[in-house]
Amino acid sequence: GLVVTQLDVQPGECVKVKGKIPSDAKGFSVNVGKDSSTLMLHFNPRFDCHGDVNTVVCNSKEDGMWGEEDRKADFPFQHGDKIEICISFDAAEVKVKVPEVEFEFPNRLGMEKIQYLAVEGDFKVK
Ligand SMILES: C=CCO[C@@H]1O[C@H](CO)[C@@H](O[C@@H]2O[C@H](CO)[C@H](O)[C@H](OCc3cn(Cc4cccc(/C=C/CN=C(N)N)c4)nn3)[C@H]2O)[C@H](O)[C@H]1NC(C)=O
Repeated sequence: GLVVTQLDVQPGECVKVKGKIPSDAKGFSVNVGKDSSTLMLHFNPRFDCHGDVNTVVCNSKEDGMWGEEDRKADFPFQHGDKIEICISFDAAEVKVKVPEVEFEFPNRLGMEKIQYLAVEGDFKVK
């Protein structure tokens, strides 16, 4: 999927990805951080994959190692949705705004800028 490098998103700024969720989507992820091995946030809505159904799984990755997963209560996604995903952060947390719901996740790595964004799986970036 889409990979963007050389970004320089500062605290308080937001990076926005618009796209469509295919009608047969099993899952997708939006990853932000330094690079593919060092992620501030792996935001992974799962419709039906890895044994999860309609569950948003969030995690961080440090030097290629996954952290502790954080499974969210809300699942505001449906097949066929056209959505905007807005990601912003500060020293304490990362915020993911999607229609109707804002998810929060701790800034575990204390990252001070987002240089990398990658979208994977069943999300058609517009
Ligand atoms: C219970 C058994 C042990 O516990 C499980 O252990 C697994 C392995 O660690 C974790 O899973 C891992 O969790 C990680 C976060 O923590 C990442 O998400 C990782 O995926 C990385 C990854 C991303 N990508 C690209 C991608 C991303 C999204 C969709 C697709 C494909 C679309 C599918 N569309 C189809 N097929 N049409 C592809 N590939 N790999 C996932 O493997 C499970 O959560 C965890 N489950 C629980 C309940 O604890």
